[in-house]
Amino acid sequence: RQHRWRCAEVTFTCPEGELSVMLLLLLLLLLLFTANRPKHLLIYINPYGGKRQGKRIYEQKVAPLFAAAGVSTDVIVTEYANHARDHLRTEAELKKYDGVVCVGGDGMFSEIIHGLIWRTQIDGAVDPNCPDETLQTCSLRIGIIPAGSTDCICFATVGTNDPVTSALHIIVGDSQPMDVCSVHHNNAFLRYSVSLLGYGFYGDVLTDSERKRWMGPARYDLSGLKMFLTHHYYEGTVSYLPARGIIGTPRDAARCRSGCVVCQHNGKLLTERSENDGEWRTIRGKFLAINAASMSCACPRSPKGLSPAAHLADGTTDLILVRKCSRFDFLRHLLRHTSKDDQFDLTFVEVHRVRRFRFTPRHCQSDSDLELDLLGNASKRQIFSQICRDHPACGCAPAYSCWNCDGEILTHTAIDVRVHCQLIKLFARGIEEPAVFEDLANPCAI
Ligand SMILES: CCCCCCCCCCCCC/C=C/[C@@H](O)[C@H](COP(=O)(O)O)NC(=O)CCCCCCCCCCCCCCC
Ligand SMILES: Nc1ncnc2c1ncn2[C@@H]1O[C@H](COP(=O)(O)OP(=O)(O)O)[C@@H](O)[C@H]1O
Ligand SMILES: [Ca+2]
Repeated sequence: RQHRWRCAEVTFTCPEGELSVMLLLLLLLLLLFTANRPKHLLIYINPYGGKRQGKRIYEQKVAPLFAAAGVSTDVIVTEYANHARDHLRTEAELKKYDGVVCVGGDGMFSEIIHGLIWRTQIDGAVDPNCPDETLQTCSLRIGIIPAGSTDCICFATVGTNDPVTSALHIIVGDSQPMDVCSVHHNNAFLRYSVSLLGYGFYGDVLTDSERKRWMGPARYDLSGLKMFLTHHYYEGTVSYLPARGIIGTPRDAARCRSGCVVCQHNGKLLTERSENDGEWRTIRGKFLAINAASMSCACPRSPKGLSPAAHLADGTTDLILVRKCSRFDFLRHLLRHTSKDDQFDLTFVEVHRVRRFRFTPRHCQSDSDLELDLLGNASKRQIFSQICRDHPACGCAPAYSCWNCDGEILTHTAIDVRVHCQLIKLFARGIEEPAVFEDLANPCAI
């Protein structure tokens, strides 16, 4: 039910001893040679993620399943932030393993991909600082045991946040490719993102919530309410390269599901064609939020997610622009994330499926703009917003927000984002259609 998996024992009886031995051998051979099951895993546990239950969840719910399935493990409980990332980058003997597993939230998953992707590029002599390089795909699959606050990457790839379900997907050796966005600033690498890149509302929610980490997952609701009431907007320029020739749009009724044909088709297409095909488009404006969702970003707070029709592995990201509007209208938009109504069907919201995009905030738009400022031609508003950034007590709106990159704060505001199609693989199979479950639950149907 609801995508949750459980262990069950099945006992076969066989009247002939010899036949039973042959059946057993056949089963063992099938498991060994046809299923791509991991035998040796490297596991990182964040003991401080979510409700600080990572270690307990792993020991009580996951370790017994790995032991029963004959999967051997090397377990590292992290001692500081970026411990897992740095260990993967330099020390870990990756050849020994069939996969890497993280126990924690989206932040912990982010550490793992940063370690693995970086290591793969360095080993393959690819320069990660160059935004135009074609990155090498990572061969090790990644598993997520959810023990964080939002756990949207687990939810959007498995359909539920349940440690036992995730452990079983790892054991049976499922494989789900996934897109990764690289984020650069002036030809310097900043971060990778797989779920949400959000400027404005989600950036501000994250900054505010980090000060309330002691509250656990509820910090996001409180900071969400606070930033909703604060209602800041930000000026800037977004330019993007629309995804051309692919199938699927952000307004489709169809969803990315297990064995998704859209991901298969677009993945094949993008490996054959130059991604720079097409013309850049530019939009200037005042925005409450600029969000790029590379996957639906479904999570328990919003089961359909930020961009319900986004795909896990189609080589694109959905760029959602929410322009300045009234608080009431913004609330209508937010509330639609929790209902069947279309959150994009509002005059102040637009959504584009893109391969690449750039953002420049208003105050660092170009050198000529700056020169104008210095010459004293800048409007009073510009001068005041400059002053007020340094004097938050006056309560006027700040000029800059920050980017929320899979739940980590980015220090740069001007960024260049590019989607790398199917760069990593997860121990998951995407969300399965409910009809499949009903059939399997009913032996007569089979
Ligand atoms: C009024 C209700 C509105 C509900 C709107 C919900 C939209 C939720 C979309 C969530 C997208 C989440 C994308 C995932 C981000 C994560 O990578 C990332 C890190 O996760 P981790 O902590 O596990 O490491 N998580 C986050 O950045 C958290 C984002 C959470 C945003 C919550 C926003 C709540 C908004 C509440 C507004 C309340 C208005 C009420 C007015 C009466
Ligand atoms: N041992 C540790 N001590 C402190 N911070 C850690 C540790 N291990 C990982 N982190 C950091 O904790 C942050 C939150 O981790 P995450 O697992 O995503 O939990 P949550 O979902 O609650 O945010 C991440 O930025 C990660 O880098
Ligand atoms: Ca995608």
